[in-house]
Amino acid sequence: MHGLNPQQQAAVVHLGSPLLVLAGAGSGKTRVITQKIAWLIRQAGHEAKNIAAITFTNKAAREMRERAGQLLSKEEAKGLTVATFHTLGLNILKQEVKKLGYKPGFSILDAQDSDLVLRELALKADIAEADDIRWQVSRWKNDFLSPEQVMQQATDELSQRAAQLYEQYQRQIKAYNAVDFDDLIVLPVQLFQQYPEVLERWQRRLRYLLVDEYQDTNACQYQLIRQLAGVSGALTTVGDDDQSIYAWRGARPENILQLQRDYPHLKVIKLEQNYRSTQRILDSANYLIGHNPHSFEKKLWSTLGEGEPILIMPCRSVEHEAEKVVGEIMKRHFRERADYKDFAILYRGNHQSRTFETLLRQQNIPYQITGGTSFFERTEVKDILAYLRLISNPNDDAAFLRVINTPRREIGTSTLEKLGDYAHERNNSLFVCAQELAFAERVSPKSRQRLEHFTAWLNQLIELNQTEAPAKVVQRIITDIHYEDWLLQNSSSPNMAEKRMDNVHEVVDWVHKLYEDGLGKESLAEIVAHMSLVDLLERNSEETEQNAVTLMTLHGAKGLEFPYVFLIGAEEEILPHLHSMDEAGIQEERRLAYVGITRAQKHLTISYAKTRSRYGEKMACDPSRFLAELPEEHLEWQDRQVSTPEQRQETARAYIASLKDLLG
Ligand SMILES: Nc1ncnc2c1ncn2[C@@H]1O[C@H](COP(=O)(O)OP(=O)(O)OP(=O)(O)O)[C@@H](O)[C@H]1O
Ligand SMILES: [Mg+2]
Repeated sequence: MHGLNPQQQAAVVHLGSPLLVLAGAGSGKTRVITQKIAWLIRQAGHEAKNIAAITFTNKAAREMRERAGQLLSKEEAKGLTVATFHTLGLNILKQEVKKLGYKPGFSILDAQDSDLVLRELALKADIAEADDIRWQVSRWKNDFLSPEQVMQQATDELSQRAAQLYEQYQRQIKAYNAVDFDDLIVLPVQLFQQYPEVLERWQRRLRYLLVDEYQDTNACQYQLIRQLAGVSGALTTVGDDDQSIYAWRGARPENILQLQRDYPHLKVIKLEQNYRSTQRILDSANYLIGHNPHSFEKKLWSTLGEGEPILIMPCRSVEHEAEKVVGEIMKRHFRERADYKDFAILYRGNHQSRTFETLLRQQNIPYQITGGTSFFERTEVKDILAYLRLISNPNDDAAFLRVINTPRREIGTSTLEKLGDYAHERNNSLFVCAQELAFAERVSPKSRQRLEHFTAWLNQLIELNQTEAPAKVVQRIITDIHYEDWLLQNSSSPNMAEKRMDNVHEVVDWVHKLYEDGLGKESLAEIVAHMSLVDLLERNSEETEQNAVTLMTLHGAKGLEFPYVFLIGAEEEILPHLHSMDEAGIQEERRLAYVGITRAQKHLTISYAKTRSRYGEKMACDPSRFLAELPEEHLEWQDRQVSTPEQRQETARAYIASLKDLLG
């Protein structure tokens, strides 16, 4: 229990009614969760296998597992569940899959795959707005609305058609024996509604539930929590309504109030000491968030001292911004002997990282990018994974469509359209239908031959998969399809092709490693499910920590902390984002800025560019309105006045000279 203040201790030992710890950033909420896990096992007589702690990202889950691991012996921690909502959902689904009418080895569709399926359906229904509809479908699922409910509510024609599409989409992917990302939570909730005995079994298994970042749960996740916690409510949730930043994905901060309604005997504990940041950083964050309306007042104080003022850096352009930020990092690295891992560069959107990456690379500063479009978004990785998915689940139509002409097999679109129609009529998968005689009669002999060739080869691989280790199967695929040649023909340079082949090798290595780790002893399907899931939840978080500067989005930074934080791109239309300019949007963007600021422990720099290229044109930008919402007395503005070109040149010269000085 040491290392906890009295309120934290009270939160750890509270049992008997559900608990909500509501407190601002850096007040030790996550620490309460990890300590409570240990306390439940050591003092309250719970077994690790009956405890589940739930968070939102793999990175957070891993960190929590580590922190709990430090407090417990291996033996004590055995069987403990520390997972994301999606992993928990996946585990439930895997065990109960038959009850839901799926076959074992179901596929998980990622956003692109879902897109593909929806687009096909939209095309057939002559609906142009497929893009918006995918978002809409996802929102409905997160709000736990079934197609039927949506249909009833639909008033205008467009929403009726969207609702129809939702219904067809759901039927279609089920026919493919696939689930999408949202289903990982929707389906367990449905299952528990339908089968109280199954729910009881899970309630007996997970007897105590702890939820971090509670403010970001959506309606469906809340249902799942309620179901598992049951009437007794053996539940600890911790959260901060000021850090709710996922409204756009259906998060409902009002779940905080809902908890109070659903559990009238809910105990609420507030934490008031901040252990993370200096007073100036804390005051600035509080001052900013004070511009939002508040349901819960929270006052935070810190004993870490006043600290340095917040540095505001106006920059001429994004390139200039990158130069200045990287210069600052070097300065602190050399002067204050700060490790590279002590620095984080945070931004609103993934695209903002590129200029900074380029410069960091030029300066030989190690960095790591977390989240965003990484490894798994790369075509070559998706191609290989699609083959693996198809082999482990031949009914996975999205995978079938992805690989059928990669590499070219001259199976034309008209053949594929016919196949699609036929499969639709039969309500069966493309792979199965492609092998049916009745279908073969509908296409030309040439197409028939090519299709036969393809399916026969796939069948061989499916057979091979029964006897050989997964990595062997992958290797065989790569050789059989001459993938290296294909990459050479389809890359901008041989160098590029080589890099892409490296990625392919990495997939092979990874499959091998997962198999060795015991995950795939049963089947390739499990490995593939694991890979797709990690893919969806940022694969980078699985990589080992390096001593490197972290580049990540503000969304990805939630829950983390760094001694030195650079919040870049503090401009109107970036932060707040162009698409969030209404009142609710601005409030969410303000919370996002609050999350960014409160990641900083020792020092915070906020920068913005005065010009920026957009759609190929240079445009002037205004500093973010949030800058004006920070307390002036804690800010230190760099070159605030507009300077003449000569002055700027002089500043640049002096700056470069001082850098050279520093580097000897
Ligand atoms: N009682 C304590 N004594 C000393 N350090 C503490 C104490 N409680 C928390 N800390 C430290 O303060 C920092 C912030 O804690 P933690 O990450 O748990 O806060 P949080 O409330 O979860 O923040 P966020 O809202 O950003 O998720 C961590 O470095 C943690 O180890
Ligand atoms: Mg936390």
